Amino acid sequence: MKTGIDAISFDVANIHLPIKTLAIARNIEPEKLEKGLGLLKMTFPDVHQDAVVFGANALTKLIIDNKINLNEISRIYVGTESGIDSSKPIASYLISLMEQKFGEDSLAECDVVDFTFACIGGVDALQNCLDFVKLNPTKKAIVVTSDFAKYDLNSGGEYTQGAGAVAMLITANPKIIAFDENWATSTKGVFDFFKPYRTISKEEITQNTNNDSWFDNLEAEIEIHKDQPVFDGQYSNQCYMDRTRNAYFSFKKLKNATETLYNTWHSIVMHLPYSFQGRRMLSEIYALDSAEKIIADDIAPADYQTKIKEVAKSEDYKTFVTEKLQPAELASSLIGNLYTGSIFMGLLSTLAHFYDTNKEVAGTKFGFLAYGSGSKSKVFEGTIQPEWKSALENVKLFENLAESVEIDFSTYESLHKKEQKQSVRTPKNEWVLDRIEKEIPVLIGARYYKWID
Ligand SMILES: CC(=O)CC(=O)SCCNC(=O)CCNC(=O)[C@H](O)C(C)(C)COP(=O)(O)OP(=O)(O)OC[C@H]1O[C@@H](n2cnc3c(N)ncnc32)[C@H](O)[C@@H]1OP(=O)(O)O
Repeated sequence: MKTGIDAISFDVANIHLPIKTLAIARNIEPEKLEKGLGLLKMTFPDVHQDAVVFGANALTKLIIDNKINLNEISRIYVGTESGIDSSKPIASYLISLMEQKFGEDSLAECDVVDFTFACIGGVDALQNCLDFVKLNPTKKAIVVTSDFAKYDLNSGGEYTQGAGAVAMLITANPKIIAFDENWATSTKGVFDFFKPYRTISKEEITQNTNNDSWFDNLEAEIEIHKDQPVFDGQYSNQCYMDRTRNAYFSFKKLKNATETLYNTWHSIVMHLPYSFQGRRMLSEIYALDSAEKIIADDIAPADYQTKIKEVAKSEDYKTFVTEKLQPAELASSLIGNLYTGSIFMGLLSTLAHFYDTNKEVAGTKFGFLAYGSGSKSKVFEGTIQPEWKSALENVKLFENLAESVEIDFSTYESLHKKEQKQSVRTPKNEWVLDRIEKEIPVLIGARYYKWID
């Protein structure tokens, strides 16, 4: 029996800063970001948007566009690293919003939970839901990935920011893609990118407020969580390369493949923290697994790096990138990092590109290389199903992205610093963050959302 993705939908922050505007403001050569990293636009959440809003909007679209009866859904598993509470998962917010819209108790028997392992949490949720459907073929599950990739102003991650969600219906005999049995994993506990709790004093908090009496009852020191990560960019690239390489070759072994594995894949979908990450990281695997044995096993470490660089610049590799990786990069260039949603947005970008250019890919295999900092990689593959085109009819990825509203640099900075009070765009047919109630002794209290017609 086949199991996989039957339907897919997305929601992104539909306001963006052109990457050139950011480059000029930060005194970075625009060509570095546009041609070196493949960035064109950076989406950023509006005043009324957060990870719950993106997840709820993607889920609502999935339900409406595919006429899903919520009583049939046994699980809604969320991949996220933008949790807004250490106890109450984003999945719990999603249930209450869906019941508000689609009927009280419509999800009363549904199992919900968040999966957190940096950017790979959504893939973990997917793998878990696939196993569940394999055991219970008549049952259906939904995976939602939702994140806000926010970095400090002026940091090396600033130009890779992005925000949004992807939701997927997981069933037996799926319309879009059926995943194969083999999954390979590579794990190592490292500190390449993480979001630790920080201790701050009451004094520090009150200095930054207008002596709000709400803060009177705070303890002298509290632990706070900041959206922006602590990270070491080049080390995180090395961890990404090491994990994906190890998982790729474990996968090859699992399959007893003797030929070059990537040649069996029509398209390759990788975790993309920015558009060109995949092409920059895959050259090593490309070289190591090539039929011509470009790199011999006994090559000296210094020569090894030189050889990889040569391979990355070769015409063969450029053609390989254009054919197999570029379709997944297209949406990333226009959105930025979606953390858990990035790999699924890469799948959607690839399929939407083939849909828009009228290419038939049913029956072809797609290879997936997932990565989450901290660190873990999973490599797996799936076969595109005959009905993929009809399942994509309502998604209209690139038409939607073209409608994104451009913002200027000062609006971006005031949104980043949470100083902006008015939404840039007037919400319509979507969920919005209505208010946050401050409740002592909780620093940021309960969040309430509402649907805007
Ligand atoms: C966070 C996650 O989602 C999980 C992960 O995947 S971890 C792995 C990725 N890490 C991150 O995303 C962490 C946050 N980001 C960062 O730290 C940084 O943005 C980064 C490490 C991703 C990039 O760092 P950087 O110092 O800005 O860029 P750098 O690595 O030097 O690369 C710039 C590229 O532009 C090219 N370039 C520079 N100037 C250029 C120009 N004028 N014209 C064309 N290309 C140019 C460079 O040659 C280089 O490309 P190649 O190496 O392929 O030749």
